Amino acid sequence: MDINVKDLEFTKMHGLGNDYIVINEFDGIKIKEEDKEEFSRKICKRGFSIGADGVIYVQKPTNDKYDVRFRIFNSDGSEAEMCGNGIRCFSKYVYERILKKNPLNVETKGGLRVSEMDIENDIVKKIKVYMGAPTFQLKDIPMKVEGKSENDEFLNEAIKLNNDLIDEIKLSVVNVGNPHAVIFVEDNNITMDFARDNLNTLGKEIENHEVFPERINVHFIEVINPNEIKILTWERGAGYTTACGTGTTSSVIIAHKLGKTGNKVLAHLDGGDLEIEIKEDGVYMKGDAVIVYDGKLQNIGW
Ligand SMILES: N[C@@H](CCC[C@H](N)C(=O)O)C(=O)O
Repeated sequence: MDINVKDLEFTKMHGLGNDYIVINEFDGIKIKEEDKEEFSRKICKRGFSIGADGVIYVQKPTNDKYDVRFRIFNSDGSEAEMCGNGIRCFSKYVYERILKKNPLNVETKGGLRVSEMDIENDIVKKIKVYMGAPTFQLKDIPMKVEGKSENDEFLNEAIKLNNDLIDEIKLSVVNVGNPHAVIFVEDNNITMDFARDNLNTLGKEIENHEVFPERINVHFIEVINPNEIKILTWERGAGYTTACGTGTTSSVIIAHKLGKTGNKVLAHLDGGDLEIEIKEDGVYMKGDAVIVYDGKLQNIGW
């Protein structure tokens, strides 16, 4: 396919090392809808092209409930509903370059998200995002388990695996716009080092497990104390990443629901820290975002 990228302007950003290519389509589409999947796959390939965990598009909202529309494509070309690190990058980009509005009502495939920014001299420092209300029912994940109904939840229960390392794994599932499986290492008699050493095998198998028809993001958690956890992530459509904002939100929601932590938790990820707070009206995530560079493409790299 011939995707015209000559002189296409982009911005490289990251949130805790979870890196994205941001394309401004607020005033007009730059990459045709039918090309977005292939464009993401190619442009995200490290070594061959810019390289990233995904592509984010800034678009006009579809209705006036929102200020701006957020789209996120993983590095394998699949479109996700939401992205926590991505929405912080997006909010900084929008405020500094397109629309001086704070808070910002963002339209995502996973519903409304509200970004409230700490701003100094017109530069966005930290971004606190209202991440919505989580859902746990199997129909919302989606997850299909024999003997369970679509309204049931799946909390710290085992699924069978098919590898040489481990026969089954206990996990919990939640949807915060996108779907997540949360695994506590202490409940599986494994260590974080074991999970890290075998992340390619375990992450890939759980992401693509038959119980998850739309695949799933996978997180291994160690609870340090009721206010702090450590997270290792394998993302749907991207593999290992240094951090996942929706995954961190999900991990704290599940840890809190299972009584392992309080409602305010500092999460340590490979790429840095995120603050999560569970309130009456939903969950909030706070962290920073970085603009690394602006560029102009000459070719897609292939
Ligand atoms: N890195 C993101 C999540 C990106 C989407 C995810 N891989 C999915 O397919 O759901 C985050 O920070 O939340």
